[in-house]
Amino acid sequence: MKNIFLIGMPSSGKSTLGKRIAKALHYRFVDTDKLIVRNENRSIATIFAQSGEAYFREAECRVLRTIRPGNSLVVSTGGGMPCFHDNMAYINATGVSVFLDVPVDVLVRRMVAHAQEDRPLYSPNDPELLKSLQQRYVSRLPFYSQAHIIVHGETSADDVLRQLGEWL
Ligand SMILES: Nc1ncnc2c1ncn2[C@@H]1O[C@H](COP(=O)(O)OP(=O)(O)O)[C@@H](O)[C@H]1O
Ligand SMILES: O=C(O)C1=C[C@@H](OP(=O)(O)O)[C@@H](O)[C@H](O)C1
Ligand SMILES: [Mg+2]
Repeated sequence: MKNIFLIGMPSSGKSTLGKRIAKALHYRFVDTDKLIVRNENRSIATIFAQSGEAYFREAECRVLRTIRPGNSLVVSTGGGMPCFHDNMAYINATGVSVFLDVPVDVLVRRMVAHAQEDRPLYSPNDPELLKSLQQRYVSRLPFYSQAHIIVHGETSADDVLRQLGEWL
């Protein structure tokens, strides 16, 4: 069965919904951020601080290519993954992609509510967080918009499962 890739901005719910979707479909679940942390044996924040973003993007690119097609996997990607190298092309060639298009103000609300999460590019204390996420959203939209399926709003796992129906 085809792999399913969840893509979208940080806090859009890729990791949270991915687990629920995998359970409902009896697929296995992987989170590319978790795979990188395991391979590197250090947190995402530490990777960024010690080795820089370009290194992290290389690690993301490598880890994506270890995911083989047709493996009945739900893959939660990191927010930036589709926007670097030719990752989006790889995702679309090897699975079904779902863009969780959650409004930016909702992303901010979630980031502030869950401030302890491991996201070095975003600080819940940043007074400009909304603006910086809006800018990032605009710059990433050309990549995210290539998804096979786009789900708008504060999405539940059931919303995604309904739209996935015809693709699986
Ligand atoms: N549909 C949702 N409704 C409410 N809160 C959510 C939802 N999806 C995710 N969250 C919360 O937002 C935070 C970020 O979600 P996460 O799944 O880690 O997003 P991502 O992997 O896209 O960055 C988590 O703390 C999670 O509990
Ligand atoms: O937006 C980004 O560039 C990033 C998002 C994070 O993943 P989530 O989208 O799961 O938070 C993580 O990969 C890293 O901090 C970089
Ligand atoms: Mg995540």
